This record gives sequence, structure tokens and C-alpha cells, in this order.
Amino acid sequence: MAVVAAATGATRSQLSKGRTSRRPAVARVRVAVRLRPFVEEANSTSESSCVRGLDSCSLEIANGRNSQETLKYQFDAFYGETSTQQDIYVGFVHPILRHLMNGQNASVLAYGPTGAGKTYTMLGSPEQPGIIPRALKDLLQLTWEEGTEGRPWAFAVSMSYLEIYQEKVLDLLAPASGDLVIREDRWGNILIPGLTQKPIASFTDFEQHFLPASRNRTVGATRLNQRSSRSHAVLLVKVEQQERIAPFRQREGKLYLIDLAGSEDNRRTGNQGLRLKESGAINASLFVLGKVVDALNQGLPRVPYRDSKLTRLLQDSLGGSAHSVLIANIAPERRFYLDTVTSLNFASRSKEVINRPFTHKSFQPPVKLAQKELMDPPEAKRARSQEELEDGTGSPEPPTSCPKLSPLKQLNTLEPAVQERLLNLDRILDSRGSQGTSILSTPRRERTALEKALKEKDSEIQRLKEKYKELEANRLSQRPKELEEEENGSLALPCPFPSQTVPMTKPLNRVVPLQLIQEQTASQSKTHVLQKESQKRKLRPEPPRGQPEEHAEGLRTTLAMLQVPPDLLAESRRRILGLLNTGSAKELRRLQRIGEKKAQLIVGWRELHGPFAEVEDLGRVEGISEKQVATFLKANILSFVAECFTALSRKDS
Ligand SMILES: Nc1ncnc2c1ncn2[C@@H]1O[C@H](COP(=O)(O)OP(=O)(O)OP(=O)(O)O)[C@@H](O)[C@H]1O
Repeated sequence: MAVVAAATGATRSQLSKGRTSRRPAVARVRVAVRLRPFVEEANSTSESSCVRGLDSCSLEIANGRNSQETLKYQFDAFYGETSTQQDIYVGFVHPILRHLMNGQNASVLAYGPTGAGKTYTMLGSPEQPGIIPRALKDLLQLTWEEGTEGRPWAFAVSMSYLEIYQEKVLDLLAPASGDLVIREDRWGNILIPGLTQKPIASFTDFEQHFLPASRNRTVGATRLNQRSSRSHAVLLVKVEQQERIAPFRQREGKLYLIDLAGSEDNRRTGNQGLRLKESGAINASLFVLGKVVDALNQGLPRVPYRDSKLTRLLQDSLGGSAHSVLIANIAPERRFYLDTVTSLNFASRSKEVINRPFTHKSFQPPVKLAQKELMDPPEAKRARSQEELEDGTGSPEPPTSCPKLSPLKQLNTLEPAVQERLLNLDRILDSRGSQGTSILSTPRRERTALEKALKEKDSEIQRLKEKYKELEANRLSQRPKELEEEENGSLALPCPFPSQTVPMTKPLNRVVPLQLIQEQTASQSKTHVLQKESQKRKLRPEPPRGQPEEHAEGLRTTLAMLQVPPDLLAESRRRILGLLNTGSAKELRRLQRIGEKKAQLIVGWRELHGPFAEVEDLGRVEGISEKQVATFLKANILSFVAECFTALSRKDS
């Protein structure tokens, strides 16, 4: 019997705004899967595919755990081995380009394991051009057609090209510029100050900048791909528009074309040294990408965009204001089986993500337009109202024949800061789908009331900020020094087992002091001994509430001399393993010696490879050394044992 693993019944996403409604479109991330053909290799002829297409939207893959079953997935589109570059571009990517002409953002992401065909899909070859060259050609053509003289909007297209390599944002058009910072403006737009932006008026212009910059991208050979991308590459194409007629609005749409680096299982890539380090950074950022998608799907209040540069940059594309499509590339070879299932699961989760695209507009009167262009030619006026009716995004402006009511003029009488805030509010209302009119066209009295409310909110925020500062200052002045040390990361993290009957006392966090030594052969019951490592480092379990310090001293001595029965040791290992295999990143951080980064690495590894068979497997996670595993194990076993004895002694007393 077949098992349906992924959410089924994916409906076509609603990408365009309704013609009559003013509600902003809700655009689900659209997801396609592309299965590449077998690539030539000596042994590939004998191999059979582990994936099979069922129809234009669904596929099935053998279930590795049960040969009688297959796993079925349904997406917005499925492209099999024989699909062409043209099929994917026309069917899946071309339709989103028109949103850029309305001042909205769009993104295309290629996702998948290393060697599955992401770069081929995005870039292609001179004979089989991929999405990037095709989209650029069409976009430039569109802007040229829409922007000819006599049409209401003038267009300017520019491009930037960057890579995220080992958590550094590098400008591929200016490779010497070093790591760039990612910022967010007050409207929630993601910006990279200092990133080169080249105007492009033709496809030849584009190629002139793009081809040499592509050679700057970091690639390297791995066992699975001779030219493996070692970075995430992001091509950003901006389409700026300026209205030629009053009220001279400006709009800006951004297109992100992203070739993600592939997830890598280093047992198969054979990566070592630099490649291994690169791979660690790639896997970690892809893991955060998965967390972002999960947080969006679960409607969590905090989406961890800031946990990696990649997700920070994609903030706009996932759960943001862009029309996004994701192409999950998969490979047919059986040796890719696990990567394929992981990618399909990620793709399946991604199709639940909802974006809320809106038009990015402003109202600055153009300086460069000649006076005669300030007139409102009737044909342009007609074209504009028709266009607004279609995209449903233009402010509901009064007829321009009534200049007194022009929102631009009313806006111009206000202070720049207030202007900005009104525009912001206008956008918020717009994005929340206000049924009524936007602020910019509300009557003067209502607007004054809104401005007043804004000012009140500002002073309230100011007051709260001051209060917060005051409280923070108090807290810092009272905080014990050792707590600061803990925050600086010099000490171990809180207790590992969250639901113990006796909560772990704070000083036990500092368990570094005792050493677990080999089985004591002399002992009849084969016990383990906990021994003091040095006098300087001491285990200091806090005395149970209301008990004297002597009790704690006694307990310390007891612990130091204690013989740990093997079953207690086995139990503690079992508990640690259980937590490693099922704990969320947050829960893992409750283990000794596991911080945020290691917790993420563990969860990421688990997603790729499944559960750990034994605690020592932790050493297989990139970024965690054997030595760290030994320290981790020691600290956590001791912590567990100490906890048990604290519980016992409390019970006795
Ligand atoms: N649809 C396809 N048809 C023919 N060849 C393909 C197809 N997809 C990929 N290939 C070939 O497979 C190989 C690997 O593809 P590609 O480099 O695009 O993988 P990738 O996913 O970008 O890998 P990495 O993440 O390591 O950069 C290349 O030789 C490419 O030409």
C-alpha cells in the first residue's frame, strides 16, 4: 500500500490581485521539483532510478524503510528527466516576471543536494540556457515595451550579484570589497549598503557584467560534483519605475535569482579541510532555512531569519513581500536517496509558506522630468487607471482634474518625517487589506487625528524605552559577577534533563571537576568511580532550599567518592541519547556543553542522517570534535548522576 507522505491537494497559488478587490494578494510559495537525468558515469548504466514521476504535479519514491511502500509527493509542478530548460522557464518562472512591472518583488530559488542540477537549472549552458539568461532577456524586453515614450511609466533596470560564502556576503561585481553587511530599512526592505549596482539597458550589458562576475563565484571539486558551488549565489535585478505623469509615483520591484549551494553528506563527498569547512557553513545555513520555513508554517512569533546570512537575505522571499517560486532539484541515482527524501520533505514544507506581496511605491516628484511632462496626457491617464484596476495596488486617487485633492500635494505640505510615516502606515493598511481608502487620500480631519495618534504612540514608545533602560541598569548593577561569566560563555549551560523530579541547582552547571575513570575491576559489582580531577575545580551543588551549607559540602564529598553502578551509567547515556535524538535546538541547549551553534549542527545532522545510534556518534557532526564529545559525555553523565544524588539526599533528609 502506498503512503502519502506530503500534504496533498496543492492548489494553484493565487498570484494576482483581484481586479476589483483592494485586498493585497496572498501568494503561497510555489514549488516545483525537477528530476535530472542520469549523468554519465561508468557505473550509472546499471543503476535504476529511485524516483518516478506520476503526472505533471506528483511523483513517488521508494520507501527506504519498507520496500512494499512508496512515498508520494504532490507539488505545483513536477518536471521529469526529459523536461527541457524551456519547459521549466515558461511553465514556472515566466509568469512571475509581470509582478515586477507592478513594483512587486519576486524570487526564484534553486534548492537541492549537491550535484542535483541547481546551477544547470539556473544558469544552464550556451546551448541550453537556464532561468537566469531567459528571465533577463524577457524582463528587459518587457521594460522596453512598457517604457516606450508615450507610455505612463519610464523604466530603469539594474543588477547586483553576490555570493554568501562561509557566512560572508561578497560582491561578485567588486570582489575586492570584502564582507558586506545586510540591513533592513524601516519598511522591512532588505538592503546591502555598498553592494555594486550596474545599470543594464540590454542583454549585452547584462552579459558584460554577469559573465566575468560568475567566474568570481567560489566553486570547487568534490567527489560528487567536479564543479560544485561552494556558496549561495544571488543575482538581484532591480526594476525601477517612474511615472511620467502626475502624481509622478515611483515604484521598485526586485527580482532575486538564487542558486543555493547544495546540502552535503560528507561521508559521500569525501570533503576534508577547506571543503569540509565550506560544507559545514552550507549545511548550517540550509538548516536555518528549514527552521525559517517551519517557523513560518507554524505561525511562530519569532522567525529565525537572523540566524544566517542566507535567511536574512531571503527574508523578503519567504514569508515576506515577494512572489516566490522554489525549484527543488533532485537526482535519480540511488546513492542520492536520503538527500532526495530530505529535499522533497523540505520542498513539501515550503509550499505551505504564505507571502504577502505589495507594491513598493513612493511619491517623490521627479527632478529630471521636464516641465511639459508634468502635464497629464489623456492617453497616459487612461492607461494608468486601467493598470491600477488590474494590479489593484495604486492608491485610490481622486481624479487628477481636481488638483486640490491630489494626495501628493497634501503630502508635500507635511514634514518629511511625517510624510514617511504616513507612507508607511499607508503601506501597512494596504498590506492588511484595508477595505477603505489609504491614508494619503483621507480627509484632512481624519489625517490630523491619525498624525496625533502617531505622535502619542511615539511618546509612549519613548517612555517605555526609558523605563526599559532604567530597569536594565538596575538589573546590571545587581547581577553577580559569576552570572556575567556564564553569559560570556565561559561556563557550561544549564542542566540537561528538563523534567527531572528534582530541578538541577545552578552551581551544578559548573560540572567540570570530576573525571570518570574506567571500571573498577576490584569491585564485585563492577561499579564506576567518580574521582576529583583537581582541587581547584570543585563541584558545588547548591544545598537544597533551607538546608545548611554543610549539607552541600557533605554531598560534594559523597559525589567525589561515589561509586556509580553501571545501570545508572547506562541510564544516563540512554537519557542523553534520547535527548540528542528527539530534542529541539532549544532543548538540546539544556545539555551541558551544547550552545546555540552546536544545537543547530546536531539538529541539522539529524535531519540529514536520521537518529544517532550511540552518543559517541556526535563526533560525526561537522564542527564537533572527538575531544568535545568526550568532555560533553563526561559533563552530562556527571550532571545526571549529581542530580540523582541530590534527589536521593533530599529524600533522605
Ligand atoms: N537536467 C539536466 N540535464 C542534463 N544534465 C544535467 C541536468 N541537470 C544537471 N545536469 C548535469 O549534472 C551535473 C551537476 O549539475 P549542477 O552542477 O547543476 O549541480 P548543482 O546542484 O548545482 O551542484 P552543487 O550544489 O554541487 O553546485 C552537471 O554536469 C550538469 O551539467
